[in-house]
Amino acid sequence: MAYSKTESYDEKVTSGLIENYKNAIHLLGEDPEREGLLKTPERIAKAMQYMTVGYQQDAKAILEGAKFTESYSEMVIVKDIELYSMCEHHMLPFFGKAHIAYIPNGYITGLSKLARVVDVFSRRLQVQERLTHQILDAIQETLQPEGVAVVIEAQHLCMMMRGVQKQNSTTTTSAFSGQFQDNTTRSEFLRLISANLIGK
Ligand SMILES: Nc1nc2c(ncn2[C@@H]2O[C@H](COP(=O)(O)OP(=O)(O)OP(=O)(O)O)[C@@H](O)[C@H]2O)c(=O)[nH]1
Ligand SMILES: [Zn+2]
Repeated sequence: MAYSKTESYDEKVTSGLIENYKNAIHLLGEDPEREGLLKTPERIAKAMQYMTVGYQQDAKAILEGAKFTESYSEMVIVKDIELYSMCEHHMLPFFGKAHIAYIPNGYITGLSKLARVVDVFSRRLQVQERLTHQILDAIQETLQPEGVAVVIEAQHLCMMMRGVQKQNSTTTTSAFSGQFQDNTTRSEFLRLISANLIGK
């Protein structure tokens, strides 16, 4: 299910969330009945369902849906895939970029599907490490390529807006399978994702 503004939300979930967010707004010292806040619990209820829609999506089915037989056997890299997720500790956003590569072994997948897989796992309550591994596992298990590499660079609002309050730290996580466990292949991938090939 891909939520858009016109799509319906689960009524039972939405009404339960509305009650809870009304209460939360009250507990935080605000008046949930004042004009500006009247529709806020409903907006949050919908936003939260959108940002966790990944629980209802199947990454492997997405990859299988555009799996093509192809003999190309060099590295395929899709880099700079933006992502927005929520840390499971504070339910505050973390956001950044994912870089994905795989070396086909008889099958390729639609390029957009790699970005969709990032979204499926990002739109859940996450830690960056698990997100990185889930993306890798879905690609590895579906395409059974010679190897997969995933690197995520992200900033965590729970470290910026609160807590330790560090504004410029970036967290990098990575996961490698198959041929990417070999130093030469891994270095080529890391070199290519750092390169500025089309002048961006
Ligand atoms: N490993 C990992 N940690 C994360 C991620 N997102 C948030 N965290 C951390 O989760 C930890 C939770 O630590 P706790 O001590 O239970 O929570 P806290 O008291 O709010 O911690 P502070 O953020 O240090 O104030 C914090 O260190 C966060 O920085 C993530 O994706 N991966
Ligand atoms: Zn957090």
